[in-house]
Amino acid sequence: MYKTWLAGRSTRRGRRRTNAGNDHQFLKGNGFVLVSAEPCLTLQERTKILFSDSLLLLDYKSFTYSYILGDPVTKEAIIIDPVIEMVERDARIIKDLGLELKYAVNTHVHADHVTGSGELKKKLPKCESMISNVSNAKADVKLSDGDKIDFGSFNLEVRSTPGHTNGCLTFVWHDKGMAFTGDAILVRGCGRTDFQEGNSETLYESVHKKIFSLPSNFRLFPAHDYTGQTVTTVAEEKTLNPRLTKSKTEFKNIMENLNLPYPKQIDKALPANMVCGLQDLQS
Ligand SMILES: N[C@@H](CCC(=O)N[C@@H](CSS)C(=O)NCC(=O)O)C(=O)O
Repeated sequence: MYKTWLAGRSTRRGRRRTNAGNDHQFLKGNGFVLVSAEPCLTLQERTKILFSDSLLLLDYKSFTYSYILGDPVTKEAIIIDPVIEMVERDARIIKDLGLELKYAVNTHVHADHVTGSGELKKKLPKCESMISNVSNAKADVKLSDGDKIDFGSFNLEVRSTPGHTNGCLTFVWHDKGMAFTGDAILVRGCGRTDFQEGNSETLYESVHKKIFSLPSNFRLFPAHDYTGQTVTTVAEEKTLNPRLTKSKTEFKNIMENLNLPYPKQIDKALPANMVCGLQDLQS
């Protein structure tokens, strides 16, 4: 069990205002730590966390969560959904932990930030980028439903979970009872369906068939959260998700009326992510 303190002033409700100016709930335990608390973590603590399950990293700008997963014996590691602005930090953490990055894996073509895959490949040349074959994006490895992503003695099962985009993938780590859901399901929410190839009925089917069919104690780790939450479970979302517990018709209606503004970085992010952030690596 680890205590994590977000840098900055505490407030009366157990929340702290971080130096980045964002208000996060502060989090204790379960091996997961927001690396917005990075200065508060020793390398030894980070190593224990990583090798007991995985290391969660936050991008302050787009509120994207990236995850490093590693094998303590072989030191092979992967990162899920890296963000370009955070590549210096991520590469340093990987190096400090003595890891060899095998894959930079993208859950989908993100619209709100540019992936860090290309920049990580420059810094760590053994690393290969991954994305769904359905996305039509460029990457070293194209993933399909049922594929396995191997690192050390572990592997993730690739599940196709379209709806937010056609190429959305969820990665299931059966050994640890964890799934990385990208934007298919968020904590008490889900990815929007009003642009790219968004389709609310498809998303509803994906979540119910491919995520809610996992054992109820499986922990779910989303690509984003805008309220400081980090993790949920299949059981929690099956009973408490305000959108996905409804009928498909009600869900469609909810999704049609979210009225969210477009992500600020969409015009830059979409073309860059269609080449997996590899634009500067093309010869
Ligand atoms: N304000 C943010 C974008 C917020 C947003 O639209 N998030 C997406 C996932 S990233 S495309 C989403 O699906 N949100 C669902 C929700 O219910 O919030 C920005 O400008 O980047």
